[in-house]
Amino acid sequence: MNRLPVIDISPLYQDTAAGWQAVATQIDHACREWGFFYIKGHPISAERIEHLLSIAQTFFALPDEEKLRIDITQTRHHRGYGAVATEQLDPNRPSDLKETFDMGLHLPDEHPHVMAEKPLRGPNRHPDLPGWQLLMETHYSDMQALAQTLLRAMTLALGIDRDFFDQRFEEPVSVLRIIHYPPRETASCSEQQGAGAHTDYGCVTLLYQDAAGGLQVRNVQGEWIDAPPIDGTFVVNLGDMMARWSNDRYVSTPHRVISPLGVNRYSMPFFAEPHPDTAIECLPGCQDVNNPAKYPPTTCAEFLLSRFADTYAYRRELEAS
Ligand SMILES: O=C(O)CCC(=O)C(=O)O
Ligand SMILES: [Fe+2]
Repeated sequence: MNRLPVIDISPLYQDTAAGWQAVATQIDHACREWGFFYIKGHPISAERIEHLLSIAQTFFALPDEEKLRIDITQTRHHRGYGAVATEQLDPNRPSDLKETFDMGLHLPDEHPHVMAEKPLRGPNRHPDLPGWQLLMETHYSDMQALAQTLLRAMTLALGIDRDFFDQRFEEPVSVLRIIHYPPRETASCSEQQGAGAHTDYGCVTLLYQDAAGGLQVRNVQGEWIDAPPIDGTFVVNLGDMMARWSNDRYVSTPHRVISPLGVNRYSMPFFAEPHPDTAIECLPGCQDVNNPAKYPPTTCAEFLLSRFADTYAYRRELEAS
């Protein structure tokens, strides 16, 4: 059990019942065994990825004072630039050696949710780079659509209504993130990690990683195995909300990133999360008398905010203020 499955999802774009069922069965198996798999045959083009990578390199190469004009720690709704060491994913390790850009669904200041200061709602904060905003906003919607196609396939496996997730993912709090991992100083500096061991908080994460490598996933024996880059794929993994929703039928698996040596690494996770008011409680088909619900019900926003406070010192201060 040391290689993550690679699933060809192109049948989901051909729309035959047999094709959907075949993909759903493979996804179900991967979600139970691993909580991690690769997808190929998705509609995001290689040109799009190239364009994103090149503009990301331009952005992260800007002077700090330029990037800090959209400092994420100066927002309540978690948008913009996070400098190195803003995050500490593993509380037993030093802060992560990475810098980030985060965006979500853009809601203008006049939107009722923003006026009411609903958590995680607000406008995006983009850097002032030609072409950036249109590219990122387009990519955000395309990744949201891809995530919802995968979730629709999961409904077949979970035995719930086909539109169960679609209804709950209207005005989602999904996050598109771009990450730059600078190289670590020496080969022996093993304490320092790009991203400390963690599970993701949300429902499903779709990750593009460049060719540098360094992503590792913990298998059921507790060993760290490499999840190497595979051209043309996304790595898909489940987060804690999906584990709760499915009563642990689907697993939210720990993973980490070893800082690259001698090269920079860029990755782009898309964290698909539902509408903030969505109830996260055991799905109907995932409990019975022998297997009662393990987790108390919560909401998407309540759950995400509590996990953010674990990861970010600045969010703990925000919640306390
Ligand atoms: O950069 C990566 O490969 C993984 C990042 C990650 O796990 C995360 O941001 O949650
Ligand atoms: Fe992660």
